[in-house]
Amino acid sequence: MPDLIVEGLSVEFNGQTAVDDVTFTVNDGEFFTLLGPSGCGKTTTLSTIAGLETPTKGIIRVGPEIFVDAAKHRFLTPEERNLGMVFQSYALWPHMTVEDNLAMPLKIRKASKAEQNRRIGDALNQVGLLPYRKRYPHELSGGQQQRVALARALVYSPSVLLLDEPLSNLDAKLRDRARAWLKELQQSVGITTIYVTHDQLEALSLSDRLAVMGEGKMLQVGTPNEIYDHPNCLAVADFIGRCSFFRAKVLETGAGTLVVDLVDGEGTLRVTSATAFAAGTHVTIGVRSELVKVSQPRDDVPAISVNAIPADLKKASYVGARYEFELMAAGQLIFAEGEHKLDEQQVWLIVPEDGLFVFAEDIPPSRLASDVEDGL
Ligand SMILES: Nc1ncnc2c1ncn2[C@@H]1O[C@H](COP(=O)(O)OP(=O)(O)OP(=O)(O)O)[C@@H](O)[C@H]1O
Repeated sequence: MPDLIVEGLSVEFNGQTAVDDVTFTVNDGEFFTLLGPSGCGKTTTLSTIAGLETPTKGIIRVGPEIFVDAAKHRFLTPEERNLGMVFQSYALWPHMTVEDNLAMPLKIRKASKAEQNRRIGDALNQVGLLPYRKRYPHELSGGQQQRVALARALVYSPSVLLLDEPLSNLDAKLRDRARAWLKELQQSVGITTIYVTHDQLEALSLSDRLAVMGEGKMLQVGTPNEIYDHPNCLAVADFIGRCSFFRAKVLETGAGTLVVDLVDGEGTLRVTSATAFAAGTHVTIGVRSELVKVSQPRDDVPAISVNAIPADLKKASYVGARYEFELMAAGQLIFAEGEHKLDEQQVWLIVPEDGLFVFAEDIPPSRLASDVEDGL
């Protein structure tokens, strides 16, 4: 199948922009995820690809076949697009058996009885539910119902599979298994898939590539590694993983290294940076929680040394095999992890030189510690 291309897509509801000039390409056979916080426009983008919403601007095409071209008022109906869809609620027909649920889209497409039987058998085989074809949805577990919904989306061999949070109704354990199973199924069928989720773990573990959206805009597109290790802006670093931020001012700039002074507290950091910033520039330093080491008590490190920041422990949570800590340092709420409980309130945070993020943007007001601390 050719690539699916979305160019300059904008969607409005009652004059309010829900999707703002979004462009991306999904390659043949790829598992591509739209990820972002609630309300950022993921479902609207997916529904517009499906033909359930009409964009105000932009083009969606699969190779030369134009699904929609807003400027030319060209619009294929959902049926004409031959896409498979599974939404959050599986929406199986409760009064129909599994095989009758699967037969519906085939009847709509006027497949012969023999063709229906063959395709239903193949699709149920793919999802491992062949022996369940005569059951009704209420005679199946949540996970099995979700598989039937997928089989129903695959039964007419769509060119692209669109999945909107299909695992969100499953409990945590089942969800883990369903995730592994879904990835295997997608790979064995080799179908181009666009997946919508706000669950970063799901996005990182399932996707070949993902797009992070924020406030209707596309913030970054890349492989899970690229997005996690090289976020292109503070919002992406903040949304993926547990990241903390410090406001800082550049003191010295050298070949690939910056020395910065923390603006809202004590501390000097030496930071590897591919981008050179002039001395005096205000920057934001981002650090992933797994890179922050907590040393206790504070006199473990004799005096303020480079990359050591004095911090106060606010909260420790045991999450099985490790602790997650929330601390206040340099006026910010900082996340850290460790294998051992902390006995001291006053500790040092030690951050590495490599692996920190340097952003030219300032920390958004919603993330400033004064607001966050109120909620502690
Ligand atoms: N039919 C509609 N009418 C009016 N506004 C809508 C409609 N559908 C979505 N919106 C608005 O468009 C914006 C984007 O919504 P959308 O459902 O695409 O977000 P999302 O990223 O999928 O969120 P979630 O993860 O909560 O499902 C939101 O502000 C939402 O309130």
